Amino acid sequence: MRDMVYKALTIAGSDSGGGAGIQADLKTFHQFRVFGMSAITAVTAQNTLGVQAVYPLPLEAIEKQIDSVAVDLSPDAVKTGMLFSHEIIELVAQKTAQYRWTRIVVDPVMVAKGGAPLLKQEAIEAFKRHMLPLAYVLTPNIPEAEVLTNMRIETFEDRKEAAKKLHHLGVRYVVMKGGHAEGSELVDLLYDGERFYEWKSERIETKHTHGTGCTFAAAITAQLAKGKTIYEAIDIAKRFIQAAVEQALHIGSGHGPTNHWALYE
Ligand SMILES: Nc1ncnc2c1ncn2[C@@H]1O[C@H](COP(=O)(O)OP(=O)(O)OP(=O)(O)O)[C@@H](O)[C@H]1O
Ligand SMILES: Cc1ncc(CO)c(N)n1
Repeated sequence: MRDMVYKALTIAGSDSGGGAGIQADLKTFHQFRVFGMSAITAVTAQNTLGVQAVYPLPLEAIEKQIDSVAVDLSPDAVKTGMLFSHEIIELVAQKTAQYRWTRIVVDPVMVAKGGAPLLKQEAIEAFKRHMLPLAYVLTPNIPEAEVLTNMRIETFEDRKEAAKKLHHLGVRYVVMKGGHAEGSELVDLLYDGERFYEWKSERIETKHTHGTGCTFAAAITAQLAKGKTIYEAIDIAKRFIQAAVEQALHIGSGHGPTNHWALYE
């Protein structure tokens, strides 16, 4: 008998440099033997040096991609990345309700590592209103959690308080990533509405971290598509991102991508 085929859809921006966005998501899905599908929200001209240009797609083009995938290929899990404008956010929220997607991982992408905006300032309120209540999993880094909660996050206790706030705003599972904190130990935190769980790892000293957030959230999405629990999904995603950063490819002359094939070479 054939093995079951699991399918995941990413709704995100294209990174021509291949390290983040749609490209990171599809490479990660594939690495976990999950069939990857995509709806592109915006095309970026991007490399390891930064984002040179952003071209959002017409709403109709985004809608048609989502409809084509949804009506025929029913994804087992969905991930969202760069959503860019309030119009795109409203469309994605409406489609999520229409197709009754429940296993949805929302990565609140706001700025690229070099500082280029990937979500317009005017779209933040729409993101909070529409995306947070839909999120089965939300994967903010610390600066994104600050914007979404309107609070400063300095201590570990602040991170916990922000996670609770995000849960109150409608998120089922809050995964607060620790990449932007100080210190040689890196802690990713999960809040499930009752308890906190921690995943600790050694911080790797490297500039090659382009796309870590996308890759980590895509690994969680792939595991959810396979029917894993959030706790199992984070276990695997954490091991995956650690290996991908540790064995980075050293390509390009700026912040290079992680190695999506590191774990299963
Ligand atoms: N230097 C590092 N060493 C080991 N793991 C890392 C490192 N940097 C990030 N990670 C891991 O990568 C994942 C993403 O974390 P981070 O907080 O950097 O996300 P991000 O800022 O959203 O990424 P991006 O820049 O792609 O948006 C987390 O699981 C984090 O622990
Ligand atoms: C298209 C795209 N999505 C997300 C990120 C965040 O890493 C990026 N740099 N580019």
